[in-house]
Amino acid sequence: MISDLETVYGKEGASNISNAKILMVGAGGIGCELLKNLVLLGFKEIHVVDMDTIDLSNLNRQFLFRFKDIKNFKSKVACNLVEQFKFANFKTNLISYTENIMNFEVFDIEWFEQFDIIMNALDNLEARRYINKICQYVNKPLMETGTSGFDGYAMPMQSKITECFDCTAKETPVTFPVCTIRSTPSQPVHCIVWAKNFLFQQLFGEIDEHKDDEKDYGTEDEEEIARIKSEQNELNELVKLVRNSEITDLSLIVEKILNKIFLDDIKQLLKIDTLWKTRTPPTIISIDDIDFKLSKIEPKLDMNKDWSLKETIEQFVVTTKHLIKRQRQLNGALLEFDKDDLDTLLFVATAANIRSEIFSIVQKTVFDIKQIAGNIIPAIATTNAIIASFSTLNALKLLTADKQITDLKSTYTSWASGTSNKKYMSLVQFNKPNPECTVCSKVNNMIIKIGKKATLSQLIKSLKEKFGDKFPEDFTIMNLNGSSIVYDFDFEDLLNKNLFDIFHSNSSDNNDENTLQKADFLLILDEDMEDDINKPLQILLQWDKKDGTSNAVEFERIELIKYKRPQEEQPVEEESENPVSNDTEFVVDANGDILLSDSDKEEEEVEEPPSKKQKIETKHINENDDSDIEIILD
Ligand SMILES: Nc1ncnc2c1ncn2[C@@H]1O[C@H](COP(=O)(O)OP(=O)(O)OP(=O)(O)O)[C@@H](O)[C@H]1O
Ligand SMILES: [Zn+2]
Repeated sequence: MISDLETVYGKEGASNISNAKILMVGAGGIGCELLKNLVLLGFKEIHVVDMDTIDLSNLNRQFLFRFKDIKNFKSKVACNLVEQFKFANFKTNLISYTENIMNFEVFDIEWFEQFDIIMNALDNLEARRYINKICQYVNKPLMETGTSGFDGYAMPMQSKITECFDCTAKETPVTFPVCTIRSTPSQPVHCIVWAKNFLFQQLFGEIDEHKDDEKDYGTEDEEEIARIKSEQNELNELVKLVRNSEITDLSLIVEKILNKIFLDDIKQLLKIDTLWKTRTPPTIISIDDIDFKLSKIEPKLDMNKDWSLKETIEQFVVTTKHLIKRQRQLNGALLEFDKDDLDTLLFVATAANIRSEIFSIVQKTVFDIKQIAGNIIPAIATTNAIIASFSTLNALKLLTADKQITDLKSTYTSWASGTSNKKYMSLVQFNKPNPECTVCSKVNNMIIKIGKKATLSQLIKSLKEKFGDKFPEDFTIMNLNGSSIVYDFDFEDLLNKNLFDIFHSNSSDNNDENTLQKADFLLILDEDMEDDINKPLQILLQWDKKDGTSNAVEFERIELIKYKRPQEEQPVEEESENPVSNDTEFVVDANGDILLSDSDKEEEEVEEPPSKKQKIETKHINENDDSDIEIILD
């Protein structure tokens, strides 16, 4: 293998490969492909991080895993399997980790610094953003990837040279007004959201404890509010029946549910004439021929086919009974919707389709509903393979062909809908960093290696010594993790405190549910009155691990980059693709990320009528992100 590489890449190129250390984050669909490629190329060392275990649903495309591996850690199984590739000169050293890559206690900055290239094979924004942020400090080439169905991208990135992951705005969630979901659905997804997040939740999930006057009904109309309240009270009565194990006649309970939800509520809705002036009114379905005594459906219905209304209702009857029994067997424990749990899926699918029929909306197959309710586009193994190969090729070029990151191309695959040239794959020259990006362009990034006994005043003294008169006279220091001010011109109380204690004194309250030890970031804002001020200095703190008594403060000197303080009066900007506008101020959010407040936007939100503010949000179905639909009622 190595000699073949020499033939292709020359002695030097081959030796670069066999000396390279790669970090691969994620060992799922893209990760399996990537690891296979990297191992076959003979890289010296590959560190594979994945915190997850193998699931049955992974096996169709994550080809390094077998049935026997279910419930074992992906990173471990993947490394063990590729180690068995039997070819001559297998020299790759494989190291697997089963922690979250965002655990800074395990993966600190010194650990990231050991790698030549970082390769992402992740499936969520949070982890991608985190690695992107870390790469602004360690300045390593990042090969970022993602796929969603037939679409995918493989993008090489390097801090300050190319755009970063956050240089472009990511898709925002699609939102549906509550009244659309509750009263006037017009698309299948409205009915699916209703079935999953309203009906299922009400019957089998957590009971809504809000008092009536705290609720937002999505309308100001008193008559409408009264209708919703009485609808809700009736439903609460049904929930009592569902959860009362002494009432054993499940057929009767299901008949009551069906009558209320699909007949009585709709009759009430029809009475509100104003709703139907411009819309098709709902129709009243007949359930006369439904046998409520059914306890199973024979023969099983095909989940890829459309069902008749009778079949759908009968399946609803059977599935609802199953769920009531399950909940009772679990002593009333709350049930959660899971697209892979057939009962919960069938409940949502049948309820959604009955509602669609009522509102003259096209029905979907159970299979389609599974994807929409699980917000999942089927993962396509081929797309993963294509994207992983382009990512590998870029890593290879960077190491062997004496290429710079700017010589590499980003690859995009996109199912050719609506494109003029019918291209599936495009290779695109790199983009420069977006000057408005708050992750890579609008801050100075710096790492400080610091002892746990160093005080805040020692840190300030070291910074002033290092930067001399380039360091602002008037400044504010913030703890980005707690979004709190640590120091400013009239707050000097913490000067003699250890910085480590300032960051960690509240850590027991701040800890995530899984006690993830996050990286500590400081932000220093230049408050001098001049026009030219320093960009905020964002500092990643690497605590000295070896010696708990050290008070050393060490850092590389970086250039403090200046920029012009934004003018009070800015010309009106045209709307751009950029995630931020020019007329902005730095604000820090609860996660410690720097945000830019945009005054125009705030005004807009204030003016929004309260009824419109109550929205149900779902993630965009195409969003290449976590798989669950997230519904936020605000
Ligand atoms: N913060 C993180 N730290 C470590 N690994 C992560 C982190 N976030 C995501 N991953 C891993 O990245 C991998 C992404 O793979 P993939 O997109 O195939 O997702 P999946 O969860 O395996 O499959 P699917 O979402 O399609 O069911 C997963 O194995 C996941 O565990
Ligand atoms: Zn950026």
